[in-house]
Amino acid sequence: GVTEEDIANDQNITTQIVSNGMGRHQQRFSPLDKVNKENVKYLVPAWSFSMGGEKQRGQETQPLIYDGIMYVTGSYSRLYAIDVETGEEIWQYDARLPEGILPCCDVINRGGAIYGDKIYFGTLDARIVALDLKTGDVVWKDKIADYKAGYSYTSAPLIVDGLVITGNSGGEFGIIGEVQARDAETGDVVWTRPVIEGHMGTLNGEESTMTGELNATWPGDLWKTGGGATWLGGTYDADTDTLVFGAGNPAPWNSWLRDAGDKTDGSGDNLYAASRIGIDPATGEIKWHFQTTPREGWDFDGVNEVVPFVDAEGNKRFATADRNGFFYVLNREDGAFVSASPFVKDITWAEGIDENGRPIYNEENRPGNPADAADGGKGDVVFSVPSFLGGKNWMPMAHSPANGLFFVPSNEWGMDIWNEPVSYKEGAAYLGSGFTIKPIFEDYIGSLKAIDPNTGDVKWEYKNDAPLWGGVMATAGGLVFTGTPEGYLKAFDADSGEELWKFQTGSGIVGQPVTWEQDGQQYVAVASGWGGAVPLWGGEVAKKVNFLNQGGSIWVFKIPVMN
Ligand SMILES: O=C(O)c1cc(C(=O)O)c2c(n1)C(=O)C(=O)c1cc(C(=O)O)[nH]c1-2
Ligand SMILES: [Ca+2]
Repeated sequence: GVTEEDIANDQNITTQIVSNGMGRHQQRFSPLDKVNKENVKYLVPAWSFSMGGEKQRGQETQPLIYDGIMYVTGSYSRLYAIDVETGEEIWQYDARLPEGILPCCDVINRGGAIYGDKIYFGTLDARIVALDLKTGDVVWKDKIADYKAGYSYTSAPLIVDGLVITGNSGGEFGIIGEVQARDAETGDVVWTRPVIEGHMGTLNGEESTMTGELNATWPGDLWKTGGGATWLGGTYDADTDTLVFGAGNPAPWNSWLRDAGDKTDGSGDNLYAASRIGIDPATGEIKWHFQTTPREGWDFDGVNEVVPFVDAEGNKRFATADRNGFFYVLNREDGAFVSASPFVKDITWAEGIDENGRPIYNEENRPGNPADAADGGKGDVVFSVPSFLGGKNWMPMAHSPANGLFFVPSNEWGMDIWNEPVSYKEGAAYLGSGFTIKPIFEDYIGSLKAIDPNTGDVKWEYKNDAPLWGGVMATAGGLVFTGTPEGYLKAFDADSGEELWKFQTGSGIVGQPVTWEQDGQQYVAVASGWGGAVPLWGGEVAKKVNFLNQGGSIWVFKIPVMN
C-alpha cells in the first residue's frame, strides 16, 4: 500500500499520483519531459470514460493514479476505479446523498487521497469515507458535521503521518469553519480545530486549551455563526511541519453586522475568517495566522491554496493568489508577510497592501450599511472589482521550479454588490447581500498569467473568452496545461505562453489535469464536465456561458508509439 514516504515523495515518483496537488507541496509540477514543447502536438486520446447517468455536471476533480489504476471522484459524491491501460471500470462507489444537501456552489467534488490500502474522500452531506482500494467496499465512514445545518464537503482530504485531515464547507450558511484529524486506520477523531475565535477544539476527546483570545475581534454573539469555512482543504509543509488551511468568508457577507467599531487597530478584524492559518499537525494547535481581508465584506474567502516554494534568493516561501485579487508571498517559518502584488486589473476595494500585509481599504467601495439606507433596508450599491467569485477562485495554480514562475488561472470581472438586513436561521442562506457579476472587458474574462513570485511581474498572459475555472499543471517538458469552459484542454509553452496544442473534450473543463508515466509512456488526463459556481451565480457572465453543454467524462492522452 501507499506509505508516508510515498506521499512525501509523490512529486518524484512519476508512476503514481496519490495526493491532491501532484505532490505534497501542491506545485502541480511533474518532472516528466517525454511530452514536451517539440512533440506535444502529437498528443491524442488513449481513451475516454463516461461518468454516466443523469449526474453530468461540475467535474472539478483531480484523478489519482496507483498501481495501474486511476481513482477519480465524480460530481454527487461518486468515486470510480478505472484500469489505466484499457479505460475499463473496475468498481464504482456512489455515496447516495440524502435529500436536502446544501452545497453553495454545485454538486462538485475535487478528489481523494490514497494511503495504505484505502482511498479517502469527502461527500456533499459532510461525511468522510474510507474505501478499500481493491474492492471499493466501505472500511469506515464518519460524519464531519450536520448537513442540515448547512455543512458540506467538497475538497480532497490531506494525509499526514497516518492522519486523515479534512476541512468543511458552508460559509454561506453561517457554519463554523473547522479542521479535523482522524486516524486513517480506524476513523477515530484525534483532534478538531475550529477556526473562528471563541470556538473550542478537542484533543483526543478532551476539551483542548486552544482558546486564544476569546472572540475578541467580533461584536456581540456574531462569532457563534461566523463562517470561515476551511473548504479548499489545505497544504502540508514538511520543512516546517505545518498544515496550512485557509478560512473562507466571515458570515454573514454584510460586513456592517460584524462591525466592532474600530477599523484601525485590528479589534474588528473578525479572526480567523478570510485568513491562512498554520496548524501543528500533531495537536491541531494554531501556530500562526495571516489574514488577507480583515472584516471582509465581498465574499473574498481566504481559502485559496498555499504553495511552498523557494524564491530566487533561496528563501523558503509560500505563495497564494487570493480571491481579493492580490498574489501574496509569505514566510514559511511563521506565515509572516513578505510581499503582495495585484494579479488582476482595476481592483477597486483596496489601494494596495501595506508593509504589514494589511489592505489599504477604499472604504467608499465597501458595500453600504443597510441601517443608513432611506429606502427600507438596501444599502448603497457599489461596483467592486474583483467580483465575489474572485480574481482567482478554487482552481489551483501551478509552479515550475524549472523557470521559477507561478501559472495562475485568474478572471477579470466585477460586480454590483449591496447589503441587506439578515438574521441567522440554521440551514438557511446567511448572506445579507445581493450581487450581479459583470464582465469588465469586452473580449475576455479568463486570464492565465505566468507570475514571477520574486517581483510580482506578469511574464505572459493567455486570455480566454469565458472565465477560467479549471486547475493548472506544469511539467519539466516546458509545458503548462489547463482546460477552458469552451471545452478545450490546452498546452502552453511555459516560458513564452505560446499555445502549442489543444483538444476539444465535448464539455467545459473545470477539472484539474495530471500527468504520470506507465510502461515508459507519459500520460496526461483531465476530467471534462462544465459546472461549479459560474453557471449558478455568474449574473451577466452566466448568460455569456449558458450555451455550454454539461458533461461528465475523463479524457486520457498519450503520444502513440509507432513500431
Ligand atoms: O464559504 C464556503 O463554505 C464556500 C464553499 C465553496 C465550496 O465548497 O465549493 C465555495 C465557496 N464558498 C465560494 O464562495 C465560491 O465562490 C465557490 C466556488 C466553488 C466552485 O466549486 O465552483 N465553490 C465555492
Ligand atoms: Ca464563500
